[in-house]
Amino acid sequence: MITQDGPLYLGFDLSTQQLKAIIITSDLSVVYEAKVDFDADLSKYGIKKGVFINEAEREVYAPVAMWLEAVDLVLHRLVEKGTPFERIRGISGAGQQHGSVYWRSTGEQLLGSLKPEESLVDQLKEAFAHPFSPNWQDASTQKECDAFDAALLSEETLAEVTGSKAHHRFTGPQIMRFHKLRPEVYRDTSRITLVSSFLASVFLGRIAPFDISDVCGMNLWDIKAGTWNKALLKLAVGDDGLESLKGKLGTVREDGGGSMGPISRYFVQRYGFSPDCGIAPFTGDNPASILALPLRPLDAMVSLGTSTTFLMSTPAYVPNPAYHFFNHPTTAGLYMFMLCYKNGGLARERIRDALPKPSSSDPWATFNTHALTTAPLGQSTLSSPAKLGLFFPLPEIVPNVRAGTWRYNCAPDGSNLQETKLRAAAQQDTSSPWGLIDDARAIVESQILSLRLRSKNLVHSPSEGLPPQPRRIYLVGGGSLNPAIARVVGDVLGGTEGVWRLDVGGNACALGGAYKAVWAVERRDGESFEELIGERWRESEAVEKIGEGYRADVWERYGKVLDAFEEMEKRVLAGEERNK
Ligand SMILES: Nc1ncnc2c1ncn2[C@@H]1O[C@H](COP(=O)(O)OP(=O)(O)O)[C@@H](O)[C@H]1O
Ligand SMILES: O=C(CO)[C@@H](O)[C@H](O)COP(=O)(O)O
Repeated sequence: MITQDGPLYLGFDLSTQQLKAIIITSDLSVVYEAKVDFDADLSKYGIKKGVFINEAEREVYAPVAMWLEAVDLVLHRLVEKGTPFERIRGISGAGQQHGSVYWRSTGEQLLGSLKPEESLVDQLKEAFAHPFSPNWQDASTQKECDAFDAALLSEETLAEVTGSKAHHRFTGPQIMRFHKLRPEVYRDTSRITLVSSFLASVFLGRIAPFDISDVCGMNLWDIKAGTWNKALLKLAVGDDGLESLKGKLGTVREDGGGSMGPISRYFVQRYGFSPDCGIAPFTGDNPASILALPLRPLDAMVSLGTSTTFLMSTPAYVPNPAYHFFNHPTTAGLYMFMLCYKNGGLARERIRDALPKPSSSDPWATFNTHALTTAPLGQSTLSSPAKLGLFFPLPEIVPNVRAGTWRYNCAPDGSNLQETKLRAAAQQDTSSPWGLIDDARAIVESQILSLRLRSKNLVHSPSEGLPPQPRRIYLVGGGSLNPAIARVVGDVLGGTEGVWRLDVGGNACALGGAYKAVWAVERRDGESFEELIGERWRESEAVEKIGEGYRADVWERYGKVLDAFEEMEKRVLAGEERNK
């Protein structure tokens, strides 16, 4: 039931394909939601799945004007739902990570003098030095990444300092390429924002500082020192010099809560927001996801969307080139651990579509039957060979390899790893142990084995006598609706308290943004996000247990082939042209 009074909080998620908005009460009940789907609602921009792709250069980018139009449209949709904007006391939100927006000096002036009778997109036409923002799927910056890794002598050192080795999509290498290709446009740029601080700026009516967590997705911020890394800033813009880039980047706000200032008058006059509504720092979409529930250390979140991400909150800072560390978005002294894969839902769909069409209306029925009836690792008996595969229809980030499919097998103890091929149904090729139906379980196992391999040093034993593993595993995103995937996640990754699904599924980032706004405004002196949200969160309404999680026998079987899985990746990597 929608309450008639009391404060409300608004959370946004500006992701690749959509802008979502969610409004909640102080006690965390969701009362209004609206979204704009870029392909469905704003196809006039000519984008597909929210972006433009220039295959020749491996560039992926989105029009900034489309995002501005989406802001007015999503608010208009909330108006149509009767949203009482005057009750909203705080706004926060999430943006897809790494993307950068290039503002002209006129941009800030225009932001501060918007007329309520005209749209954002019409009034901010002259605000940007560049009309596009690079998207996280962009892979055009291999040369720049090599320079970033070399600048601090190794990818290990870069990961130690910035939380990650160099990645194509990270903002530092992107700025370096931008500066090289468009030096005039760089000089015409007065400020650079991330997508999160871009959206916050629009609501604030002036350029917002970077958020303490999202800034870690740039390969420019020294996490331990809490400052920009000068050598990396200099590398990114060469002759234009350190000070030029420092000025364009501006400051980083250490406090993830509080208010950066009141909402811009544009929104007060156009939509009826209260002039006292505060704008809290916005963060990246992955940091916002871990705020969608009071995630404890040792709990893990797996987002099964277009991409797959694996997230944990941890007090330990143990960076490594194989993964990412970010500052926690709300809590000093905590960090967010992240793995991010390009091949998630799409790769699973490819395998699904190669199988016979199911007779039921559930497109996943055949896939799920095979994933559940195939034995772990495709072993017909405990002594038969284990099947291990890599299924990457897109070039992958983890590991950094070209598109391709590779199938291997090894002995149950992980020894004797050998490449194998798919047995063609038509040919009676009995030399290969792999059939097409083995792929259904194998692809999910492969995706989750990669998570287990890379998170193994971050987990410890949840209680005496149990091996190191996560306590609870929370699934979010489209794939979390699939019971077969949930089962395999538990089999491979464990989870002593089981596998759970977050009821808001695809809205986790926007919800995390809304929770952040509640905490930002209502926190008592020194009260942490975990304390405030932990007290108000009602587990039974928010999450559902969908799988058993840890079962010792099957979990150990996967443990025995973990080294072989790693070796398979190494062999595939060694075959990459650049590594020969
Ligand atoms: N029942 C299901 N089983 C497995 N995958 C599913 C199911 N329903 C949706 N998906 C997958 O979810 C993905 C989209 O998830 P979503 O979280 O909406 O993506 P995004 O990251 O774009 O926000 C698609 O790749 C789709 O294949
Ligand atoms: O690049 C990363 C994380 O490093 C991605 O997780 C993006 O942040 C995803 O954005 P959406 O697909 O949700 O828009």
